[in-house]
Amino acid sequence: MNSETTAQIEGPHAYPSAAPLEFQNVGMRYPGAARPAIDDLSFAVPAGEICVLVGPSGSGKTTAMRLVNRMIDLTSGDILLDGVSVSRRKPAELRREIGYVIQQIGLFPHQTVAQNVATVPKLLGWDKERTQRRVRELLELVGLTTEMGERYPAQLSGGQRQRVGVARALAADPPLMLMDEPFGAIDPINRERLQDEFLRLQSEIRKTVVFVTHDIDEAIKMGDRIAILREGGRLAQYATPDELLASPADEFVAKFVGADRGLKRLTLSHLGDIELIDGMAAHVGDPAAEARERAERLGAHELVVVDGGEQPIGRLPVARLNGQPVSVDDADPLSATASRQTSLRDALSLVVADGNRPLVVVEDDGRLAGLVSLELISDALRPPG
Ligand SMILES: Nc1ncnc2c1ncn2[C@@H]1O[C@H](COP(=O)(O)OP(=O)(O)OP(=O)(O)O)[C@@H](O)[C@H]1O
Repeated sequence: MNSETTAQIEGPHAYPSAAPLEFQNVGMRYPGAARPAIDDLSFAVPAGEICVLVGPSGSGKTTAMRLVNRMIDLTSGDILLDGVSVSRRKPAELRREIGYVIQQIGLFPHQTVAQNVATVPKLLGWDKERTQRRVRELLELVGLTTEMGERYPAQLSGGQRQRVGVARALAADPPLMLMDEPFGAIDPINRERLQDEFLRLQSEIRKTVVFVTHDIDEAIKMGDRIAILREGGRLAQYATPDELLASPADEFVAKFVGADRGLKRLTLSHLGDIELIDGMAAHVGDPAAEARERAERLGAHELVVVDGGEQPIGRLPVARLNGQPVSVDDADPLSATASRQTSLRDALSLVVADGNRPLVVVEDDGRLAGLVSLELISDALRPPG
């Protein structure tokens, strides 16, 4: 985008709504420190993706993030935002162009929520009408009412304050958002809600996001890609959550992602991602011989009884098919059903809770979609490739 190679500091940069970010052999050593906080760190984040930096305490996550908006300057290597080195940008200008959300959000206590959200537009000299329009739009985007805009930060809950922080960071439509443990101080239930809301928001705004956390579960949930850092700010692995869980690069990563990495992988996939067992429906009134023959052909011990609208109403063990047409009276009631949105992990729990019997999956309109068995779920756990 910018092919100049002069060492001069550039003026404001006209970014697209999301820009790619690249760390190129980045090194950083704090003055007087015996060893670097960041050591030869390279990775690239495509525009519009969430990259999570995760790792143990002191592995350099916050340092890496602060190098991007030049709150700290790097010692070697380079960081490119939209192909342009951040070293060539004026720090103050760069910071206005990058959204920044931190744990203790740092809202101005004597300004209203609306005034807080308007901080960057004001710095950029937007007129009053444009600013007010943007503030209204952003409050709505993060799920806050216009009325809340008139309150002061102390009059909001922790979760609401965090939403204001996200709105403020988004105000000038930045091509990149830096989020440092943004939900770290929030209780687990509200934290999950904020994570879900942010993912929904991200599906609309598609910003490039660098997200720091020390919580591997949060990393797996939020990241399109995850950079695992180890002591000394070295990159242990850079991969998608599924790759990381399926094929950890070494012992350190395997330990960091946890012994339950197989189960964690199951939360990433949904029943809609796998091929279900088909052809198991028996309609009320079907001749017993026909139903028995179908079950034998499929190697099934039971069929799913469906009504005229193809909706499952019970499960019928083949042993009970003794001459009479298929009837719901002979069937066991359905203890649970799943949908295509059910995670493989939840499906596994349901299968196990039902004595390892295949689980009935229904479409959104209630029709039978198919069955999922323990074998199908464990097949999905095989490493890719
Ligand atoms: N201002 C500083 N001066 C000197 N050393 C620092 C400074 N800030 C951080 N460090 C050191 O740099 C290393 C990386 O710190 P950093 O805060 O980036 O790690 P982190 O992974 O974000 O840790 P945490 O999860 O605990 O927040 C650590 O060894 C830390 O002690």
